[in-house]
Amino acid sequence: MTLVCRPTYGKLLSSAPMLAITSPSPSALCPPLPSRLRLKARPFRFGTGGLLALSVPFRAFSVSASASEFPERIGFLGMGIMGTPMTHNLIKAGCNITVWNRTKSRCDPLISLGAKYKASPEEVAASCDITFAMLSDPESAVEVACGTHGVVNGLSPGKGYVDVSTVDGATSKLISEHIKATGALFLEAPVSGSKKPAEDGQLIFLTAGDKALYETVSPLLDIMGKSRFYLGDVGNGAAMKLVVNMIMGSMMASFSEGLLLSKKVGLDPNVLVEVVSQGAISTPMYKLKGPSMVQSHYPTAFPLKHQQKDMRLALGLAESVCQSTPIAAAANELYKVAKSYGLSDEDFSAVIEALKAKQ
Ligand SMILES: NC(=O)C1=CN([C@@H]2O[C@H](COP(=O)(O)OP(=O)(O)OC[C@H]3O[C@@H](n4cnc5c(N)ncnc54)[C@H](OP(=O)(O)O)[C@@H]3O)[C@@H](O)[C@H]2O)C=CC1
Ligand SMILES: O=CC(=O)O
Repeated sequence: MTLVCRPTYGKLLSSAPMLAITSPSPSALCPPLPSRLRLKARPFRFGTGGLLALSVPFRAFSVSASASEFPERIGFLGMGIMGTPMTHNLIKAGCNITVWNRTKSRCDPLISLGAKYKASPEEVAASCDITFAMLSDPESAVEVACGTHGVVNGLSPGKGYVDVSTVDGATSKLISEHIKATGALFLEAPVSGSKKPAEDGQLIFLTAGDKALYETVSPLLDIMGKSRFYLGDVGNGAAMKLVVNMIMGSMMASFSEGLLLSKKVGLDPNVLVEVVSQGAISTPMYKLKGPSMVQSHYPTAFPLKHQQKDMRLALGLAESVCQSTPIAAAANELYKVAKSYGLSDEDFSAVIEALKAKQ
């Protein structure tokens, strides 16, 4: 596994080499930098030049660069909760962006910021060097890539397609085969991190596929994210993302049980949130979502329907290798119940409502 980071020497960094860090625990090697130290828009590089294999605790870093150093024309498909801020950050960094969304009106804020618009994924892919897609689920990812007026119709050798949606490995491989048949390159690159990290350019990219495309788009990933992992063959990025989200979905279900139990035995759940946040099981997720969950508010950052999709896909992954996942299976049932209560478009923390209904 390789995590590519750049040493943090401040502005002198403009000529610093990229460092390929190999580590069993790369995120531990790369603690978050204060945002004031993160400069965006780093130089565009093709190929592997400047890559060194080092095991040192440096983290991702970016330096100012002129927009001409990025791939010339970048397409972005899917202007949802995630796609919109990711595209916004690329525009802010000076990239030449063309957008498309099934519901055209969701492109309007980006167009007003300078993005061009095309009427289909095919036209975006035909007019751009690199096209990103951030779509709901396996079905929409396949439709946009391979359907009528889909991306494959606009691709040709020399172009690249980067799918940052969360899908299963089989879907990703299917899309990859269709993309590669055009002579273009393919990278799967699902992200860990939600609406706020997307807005702040703090996503974690879990990439796999064509290494040359990974290197080409790395400066763009560094605009949108704080770190990136290259995991090898197509399917590995999808699998990593599903395992991470399986853990997250189970944690949220368990946290929900704790909040409700604390209240039922006469404790203040707000105090529970505080106690948890000070101890070994502290996570930013509990601290961020706990107070609004106590008030039964679920402002959507990560839609519950997407979390349930990820649980379902993760359980399929586990089944494919005969791995027992009873906790995730139980949590998935709660997300299904919450969906049946009409909570699909609420934040996934609304899973707590499924447990309330049981009481
Ligand atoms: N929100 C989050 O915190 C995170 C989400 N993800 C993953 O990122 C992906 C996108 O998530 P998010 O932005 O939250 O989702 P949204 O529901 O906000 O956006 C989904 C996007 O997919 C488009 N879409 C859906 N179905 C189709 C279709 N059949 N054809 C064409 N376009 C379609 C939507 O278009 P339209 O506007 O027309 O509906 C929209 O642009 C998902 O895979 C999710 O699991 C990953 C990390 C974090
Ligand atoms: O997929 C969701 C996330 O927060 O990551």
